[in-house]
Amino acid sequence: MEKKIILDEDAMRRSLTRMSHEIIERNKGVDNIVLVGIKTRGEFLALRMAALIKKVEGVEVECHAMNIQAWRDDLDEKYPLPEIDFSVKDKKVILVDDVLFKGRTVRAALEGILHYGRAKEVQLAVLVDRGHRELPIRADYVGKNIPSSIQETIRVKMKESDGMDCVTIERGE
Ligand SMILES: O=P(O)(O)OC[C@H]1O[C@H](OP(=O)(O)OP(=O)(O)O)[C@H](O)[C@@H]1O
Ligand SMILES: O=c1cc[nH]c(=O)[nH]1
Repeated sequence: MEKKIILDEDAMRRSLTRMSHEIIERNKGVDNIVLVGIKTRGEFLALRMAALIKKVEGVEVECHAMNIQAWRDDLDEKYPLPEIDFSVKDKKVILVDDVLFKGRTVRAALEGILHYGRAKEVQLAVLVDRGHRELPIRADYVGKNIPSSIQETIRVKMKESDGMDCVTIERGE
């Protein structure tokens, strides 16, 4: 198997720092913003961006995690609706995920977010955009664009779940 590191720990930190600054700049601050991380690694990325935003703006941004399995259109198994444990009514939601690929996960997250209230706006932040969309979905904030072939796999590892921070691209057996 061929494996290449695309982002190491330092590069990942720099990408997240830049994205956090872009969020602040585009929204002219972070008033009314709520970060919503798509489980599993989107949750950790959202928490890290909230910490980076706090360093710059000095305020705690609201940050939540969302399990989107119930709204996926590509699973045979039916998942129960998760507990709706926060509201996005009239908020600017920033959805956060690790990899944007076909766009099915984000579509499910957009369907799910409707259950959390009527957001004023939804933006999307992803650590990696690898292309190959099957739906008209694009990210507002991208850590790194990684042109990939459909046979390749992007693996995001994070200290919180995997003991280390890195993004790799793998090809073959
Ligand atoms: O744009 P898409 O084609 O939907 O792919 C992107 C999703 O795929 C991965 O999740 P995966 O379903 O592998 O689960 P994981 O988050 O538990 O790794 C990744 O974390 C994204 O959420
Ligand atoms: O390569 C891929 C495709 C979808 N999700 C990932 O995490 N990696």
